[in-house]
Amino acid sequence: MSVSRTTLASHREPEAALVLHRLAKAYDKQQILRGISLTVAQGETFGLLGPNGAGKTTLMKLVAGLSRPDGGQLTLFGRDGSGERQGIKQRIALVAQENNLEREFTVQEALLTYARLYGVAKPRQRVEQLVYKFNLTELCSKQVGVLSGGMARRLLIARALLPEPRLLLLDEPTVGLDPDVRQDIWAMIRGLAAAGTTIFMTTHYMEEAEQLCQRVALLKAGQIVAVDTPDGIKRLADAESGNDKKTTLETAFLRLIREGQA
Ligand SMILES: Nc1ncnc2c1ncn2[C@@H]1O[C@H](COP(=O)(O)OP(=O)(O)OP(=O)(O)O)[C@@H](O)[C@H]1O
Repeated sequence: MSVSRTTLASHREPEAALVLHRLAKAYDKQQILRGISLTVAQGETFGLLGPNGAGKTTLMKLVAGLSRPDGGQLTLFGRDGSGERQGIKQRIALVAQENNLEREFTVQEALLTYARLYGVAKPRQRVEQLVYKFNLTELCSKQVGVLSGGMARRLLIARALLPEPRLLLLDEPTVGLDPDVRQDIWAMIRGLAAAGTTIFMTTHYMEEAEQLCQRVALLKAGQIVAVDTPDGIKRLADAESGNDKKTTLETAFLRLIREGQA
């Protein structure tokens, strides 16, 4: 039986948002990432977990295009993401750990300035949309320099969303924030995921990973030791330790990370 081109095309899997194949990176001859391979589907919220120094931020920077890999392939929405990134730059945005907002601007001015810098088509309209969507109205006239950590973090996320990225990279989005603000940021992230944005995030908070991520990868010394759903990671840790009790993601993380250590 012959199958038409149209039929084949309509059954094609949607291309992944992110594909990493044996990605490697060294700093000063020290190998930081040792062949990372993973795929993040479009619309997925994917968490990268690992101890301090495992290479999470290094990987985020490679995906964001702030640094180049030494080896392997990085594919973003079906295109090469390790070079000039023609046609895909606007689709990727990073919210880094550092707050690099201009302190003397008001929130409104900061958002408008970046909207123009990013070449957003209708900057005022886009800023208004984001202010409304993320409840930033009361912050608009405040100076960036006086914002609390939580307010600044919400602004950083809103700024990253100005060009309507399809892939949002969040490096420890709620580090150092109180539980109330953390809930606000989680609501922002859930809203974005519900609207179809792919999210690739790092976190040290296991609860955050369980609450937000469909799948997580455990990174240890620059290598992935497990990729699964949070429940799958727990089952894996139980199976490997011969433990049949339901474990927490935190215990599973510790077991898998400590494995092979003296
Ligand atoms: N620009 C750089 N030059 C040299 N070494 C670097 C650079 N950036 C990171 N490193 C090193 O790479 C290793 C991994 O750092 P990275 O920040 O990626 O880890 P991480 O998993 O994000 O850690 P944390 O959880 O503490 O944020 C560390 O040993 C760090 O010192």
